[in-house]
Amino acid sequence: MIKVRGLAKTFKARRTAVPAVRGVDIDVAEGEMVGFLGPNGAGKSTTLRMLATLLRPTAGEAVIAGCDLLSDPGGVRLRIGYVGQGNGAGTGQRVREELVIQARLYGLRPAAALLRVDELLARYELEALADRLVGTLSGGQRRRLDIVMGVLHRPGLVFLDEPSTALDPQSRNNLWQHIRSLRDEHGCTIFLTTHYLDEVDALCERILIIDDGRIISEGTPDGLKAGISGDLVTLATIDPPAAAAAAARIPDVQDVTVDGPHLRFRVPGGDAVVPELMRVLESYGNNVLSVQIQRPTLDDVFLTLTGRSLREADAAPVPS
Ligand SMILES: Nc1ncnc2c1ncn2[C@@H]1O[C@H](COP(=O)(O)OP(=O)(O)OP(=O)(O)O)[C@@H](O)[C@H]1O
Repeated sequence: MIKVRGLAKTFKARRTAVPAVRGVDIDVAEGEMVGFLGPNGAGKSTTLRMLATLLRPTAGEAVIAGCDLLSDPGGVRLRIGYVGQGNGAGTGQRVREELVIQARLYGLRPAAALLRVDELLARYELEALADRLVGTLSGGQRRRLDIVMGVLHRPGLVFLDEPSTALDPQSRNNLWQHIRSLRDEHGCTIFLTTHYLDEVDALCERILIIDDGRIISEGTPDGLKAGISGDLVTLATIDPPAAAAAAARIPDVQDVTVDGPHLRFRVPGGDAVVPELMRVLESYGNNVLSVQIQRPTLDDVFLTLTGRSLREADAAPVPS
């Protein structure tokens, strides 16, 4: 559904070149739900806008939904839906009116446009708001309306740029259900950008991680997590240095540290290792006071790949 080779974009800003995307290769099969994860300024939106024909690449080639991005952008536009970060609908219009105008722009006849709009208003829980001014909708309602705008013409591929930014937890969960149903019930291929780790964990079966304009890793969330150095185990004991010495003798244990009453280490399959370690420690009176086993997160994956946390990267100034 998406095949991209060497796609790049360099902006010119005040006579300096800003290499926002430095040559990315992307393959997405029909029906996949793929997340494009990276910190602020990594190049996610720029890539998405190129794939959605909104920005001309500086270099590279792509076939999107069967059409060549450079020679047939019109064909691409007919086959994709794009839900950007800004709100697509005009604030002064009423919800149903705005959708009907959009459906007519996609070439639907008046009766078919009304039918399609009413079907989508019902599906996205916007029926009761059909006659409200767009500007009076809440953030979550606006995002649902944006999605409806993006799928009116039944695209097979939908691009979503940071879909749940600025939504409260309940609205995010509701939005995620709607995004899942786009794929599960309507067979859409979904490609979404995000810098929220929980969003990729909740929605995506495959992730591409981008940093500084380059894709630095890709795989399933579980595969990427399994590729790093195991679970983080934190034990509180009455003699942490002695516990550290015992832990260090276990095969595959890494990164053993002592911090006050706490001993920390990483080991694959922490669930299996910890009971045995506890038996050894307690056999010589080094009682274990508490145990915590944390599975690796996608942030640990990013930290392992780049030496920084995604959260730190987001807090850092955006390169320009
Ligand atoms: N029109 C532009 N002119 C100059 N530089 C730009 C322009 N648009 C984006 N950039 C720069 O390109 C880089 C990538 O930006 P982009 O918006 O693609 O990142 P992003 O990963 O989507 O970030 P965010 O998560 O904040 O949306 C950044 O350094 C940004 O400042």
